[in-house]
Amino acid sequence: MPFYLPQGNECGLFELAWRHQLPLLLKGPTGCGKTRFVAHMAARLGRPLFTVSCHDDLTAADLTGRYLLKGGDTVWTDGPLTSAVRGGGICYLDEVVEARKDATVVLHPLTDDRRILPLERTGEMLAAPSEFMLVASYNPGYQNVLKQLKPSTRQRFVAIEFDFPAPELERRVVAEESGLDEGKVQPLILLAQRLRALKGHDLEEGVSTRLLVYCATLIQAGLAVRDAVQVTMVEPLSDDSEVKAGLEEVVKAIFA
Ligand SMILES: Nc1ncnc2c1ncn2[C@@H]1O[C@H](COP(=O)(O)OP(=O)(O)OP(=O)(O)O)[C@@H](O)[C@H]1O
Repeated sequence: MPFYLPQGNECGLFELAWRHQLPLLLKGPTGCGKTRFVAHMAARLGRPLFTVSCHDDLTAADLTGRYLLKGGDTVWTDGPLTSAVRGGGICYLDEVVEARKDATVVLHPLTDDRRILPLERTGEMLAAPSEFMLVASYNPGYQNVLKQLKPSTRQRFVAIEFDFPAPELERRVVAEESGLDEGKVQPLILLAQRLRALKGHDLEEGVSTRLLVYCATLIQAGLAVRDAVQVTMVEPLSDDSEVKAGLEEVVKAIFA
């Protein structure tokens, strides 16, 4: 089962939503553990997981399926959403705000008490079994006026807000994921906290738990701490030389 350290009561909430056939929306910054959480819960509940990374070209057919040419015949091929419905699995739509409107509209009859997936192209009307669950995530930080979930979509989900794990939890997560000793992880956590405090001033997003895991992995593999920090906690955050110089000052203050 994929390792997941809970931040609060999210595991219990997920299970409750699944048992009661309610769709779930996870809100939170990039790299804070949403995808890992869903993978962990799918394994825990023994359901197959179908993950879709949404983007602005994603159409309804990418979710439901399409006719494809196979050896001279046209054969219907289920998309990930249809596979999850047929197989009683969990369908996870990562960054759902990126998907086109026609793609999100497909979700409507599945995410209210009808729980059906109409497949116009095949003429089927699939009823979702009780084990099926739809989970979607998005990062409220990135949103602009054009990219917001419509109230008619968002009000179909039970929603949980995620954030980066509290420092002591994040230290355990990073140590567990990278194999680096918790004592050596500690200054990285402190640095992440200082860098996150710059969000909104100089930075669009604070450093993610994912980047902290990368940093600790490189240190554990033998890279010098300052080099590891530079390539994981400075360079990925900004291209602006002034902003990077500011980040490097924060690094120096901790790793003098
Ligand atoms: N609570 C946690 N338990 C275990 N690992 C975690 C936890 N939180 C974060 N991680 C680690 O952080 C990494 C990034 O998390 P994940 O991929 O789940 O982010 P995300 O929130 O889904 O990001 P995105 O929105 O960009 O897809 C994971 O691969 C894992 O190593």
